Amino acid sequence: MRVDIGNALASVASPGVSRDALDQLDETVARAHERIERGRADDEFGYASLNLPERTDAAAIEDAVEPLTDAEAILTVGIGGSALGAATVSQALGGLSADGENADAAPLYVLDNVDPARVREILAEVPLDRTAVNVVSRSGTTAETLSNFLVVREAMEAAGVDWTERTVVTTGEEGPLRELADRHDMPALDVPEGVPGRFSALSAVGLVPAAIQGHDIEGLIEGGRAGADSLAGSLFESPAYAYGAVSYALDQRGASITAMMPYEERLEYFAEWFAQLWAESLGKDGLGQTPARALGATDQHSQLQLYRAGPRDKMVTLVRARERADREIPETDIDGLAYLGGSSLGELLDAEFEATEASLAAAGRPNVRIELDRLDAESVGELLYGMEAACILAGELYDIETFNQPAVEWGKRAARGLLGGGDFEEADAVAEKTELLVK
Ligand SMILES: O=P(O)(O)OC[C@H]1O[C@H](O)[C@H](O)[C@@H](O)[C@@H]1O
Repeated sequence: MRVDIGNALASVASPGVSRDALDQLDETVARAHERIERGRADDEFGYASLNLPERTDAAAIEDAVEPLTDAEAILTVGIGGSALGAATVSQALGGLSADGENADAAPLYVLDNVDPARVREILAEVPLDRTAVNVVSRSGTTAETLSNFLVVREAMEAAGVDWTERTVVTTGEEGPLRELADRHDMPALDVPEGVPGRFSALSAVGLVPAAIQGHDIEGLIEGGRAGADSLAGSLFESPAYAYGAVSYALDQRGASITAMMPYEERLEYFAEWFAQLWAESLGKDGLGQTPARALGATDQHSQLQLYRAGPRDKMVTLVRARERADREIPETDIDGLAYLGGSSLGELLDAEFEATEASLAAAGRPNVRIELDRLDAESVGELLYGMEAACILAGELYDIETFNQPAVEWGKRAARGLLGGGDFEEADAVAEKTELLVK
């Protein structure tokens, strides 16, 4: 993974970071790195996430899913960190391998929301008797996940399918899901200790669907290892830290919004995963950057106007793979279009990537380029690990608690109280809503 922060420099952009300021920040990065390394060495909550590449046992995951590898569809039932990692990994590796050959992967459906219309659609679409259900919840108590799972279970029973034969559970050591898995003797994998959901993509939480699909999960872990090896005590020597440090420095200078813009359809979920990582980890104490999601080249034709000419409160991250399977654009003699013929869709996408980058720089808008060799298991593993390390570093620089999410939990308690799941004072706040009704 390469990270180019040149277009975030004050000589190019405003807001921008001067070389001197970066040099000064680098001393803080060195101290933050020591803190992170200490946390890793002690397997401290959160910091332990960066040890996953050493801890995740690919063979154990493959063994657990072995009975389900005949699946024609996979249904992940989870939400937040218990869904987005899996969706990101499986979409990035896709049904098409990097060389364009069809890997014949079973499609992954993600049941995270509890929108009844979507649940009905998915249940009508998947062949229940040939679907692998991957239910994931660290706590084993999340209302959306457990409700969706109960609905799926009932649908399977109604279709005469033994759901215990078609389900693999990933959960914490204790809790209702663990008990259920034990009771029915279902394959069950562990959410690793000390790893919050949004940092767990490189564990069973993110890798089960990819393993069922036959993707190279050892390669993903290997990529994570490469990411770990590239952490160093200077932002100038570590792509992940360069990204985390420059994001922090730009935010301090007014870039309170960070737009993640991959130029790969297969990284669309990655932008969503990144949004959770960044928002839930860094949105504390009145601090944090607001993540925005964009997709190149599509959003050049919508959001780019704002990014280049709107308020100077954004940084844009452009992500691409340097090599990809390509497709020629047919020659044409249509007036004005002849220039397209003989080039390829990939060349067009690259030209658009570079044009967007240059157009932002020309307007003095900070942007960062992230490049992967190709969209394969190693690069994807390295990318996810790198963004997690970047986020943890940024948390150190902001001096906030990166690994909790009290604001999210407030809402969880309120919803639970409203549904009669206990006495929660947060639920009372719902009745206290201020109304100013306009009809
Ligand atoms: O894995 P679970 O316990 O079901 O939690 C799923 C999600 O729940 C909460 O909303 C947390 O804020 C997320 O970080 C977490 O990923």
